[in-house]
Amino acid sequence: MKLLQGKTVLITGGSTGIGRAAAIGAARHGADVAINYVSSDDKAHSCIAEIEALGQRGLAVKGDVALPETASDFVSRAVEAFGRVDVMVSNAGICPFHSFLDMPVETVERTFRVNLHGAYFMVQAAANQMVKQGSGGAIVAVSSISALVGGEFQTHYTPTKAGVHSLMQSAAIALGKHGIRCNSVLPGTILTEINKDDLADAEKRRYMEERTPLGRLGQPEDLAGPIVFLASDMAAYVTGAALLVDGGMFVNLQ
Ligand SMILES: NC(=O)C1=CN([C@@H]2O[C@H](COP(=O)(O)OP(=O)(O)OC[C@H]3O[C@@H](n4cnc5c(N)ncnc54)[C@H](OP(=O)(O)O)[C@@H]3O)[C@@H](O)[C@H]2O)C=CC1
Ligand SMILES: C[C@H](O)[C@@H]1OC(=O)[C@H](O)[C@@H]1O
Repeated sequence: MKLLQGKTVLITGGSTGIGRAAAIGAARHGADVAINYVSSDDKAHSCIAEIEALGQRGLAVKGDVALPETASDFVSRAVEAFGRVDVMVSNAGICPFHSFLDMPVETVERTFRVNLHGAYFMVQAAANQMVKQGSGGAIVAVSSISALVGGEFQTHYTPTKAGVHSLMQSAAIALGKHGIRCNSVLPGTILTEINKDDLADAEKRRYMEERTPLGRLGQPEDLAGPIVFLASDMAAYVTGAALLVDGGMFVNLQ
């Protein structure tokens, strides 16, 4: 069964990793897909080629989500191409690992702007378009297990993921009357570009794997199903929810 047949799905950070897997997953489920990205032109275009090979329409729009105008540009380019917005997946993010006591101000500010301000403006722009259309919609934000637990080298990052989780809760309240559902997914450790260097440390990688009851770290494709589900009418009565997608890592105390 195709869960997103005839829908238009917008995904930020769709060139690689979780966003790319979600974009391909949405296309497999019958959606036309617009992706935003900031630097990887080749990867963005190859994602669009995969979407088109699945028989769906694809659009890549370059822009830095830290800038509010990127959000209005992304939404209006998608509407120009596909006519409407049914789903927004706010996914773009960065995590430049760094110790706390000597954290550079610009690393903190950039991480906040990309991960939290970026999500805020994208969600707001998509919601305004959905309200204008008058037929509801679904917003899925990619938060993290890090919304719930800390990280020694992530003191600038974990607050942004808690913020995204909180944004979905408040947006669910603000947008429920318009039939717009807002939920978040909380991935555990997923093997992508964002943590390639961090997990190059074999000991750290083994430790993370051992903490995971399912016995392996996640692949980007592990997020595609949960994101498609929350975006679809199968989740018609789900809003303000947060779904851990972590192989059980969070509940594994001892
Ligand atoms: N991997 C993991 O273990 C986990 C990841 N997450 C979250 O998942 C999301 C996706 O990360 P993941 O797939 O792992 O990482 P990747 O590095 O593979 O993907 C990041 C994506 O975000 C885009 N991006 C980065 N900065 C910007 C920006 N300023 N404006 C627009 N797009 C931008 C990148 O575009 P480009 O390629 O053009 O640079 C890329 O498409 C992030 O929000 C991350 O916090 C949450 C929990 C765990
Ligand atoms: C980048 C990290 O490896 C990854 O991102 C998160 O949100 C979690 O902390 C993961 O471990």
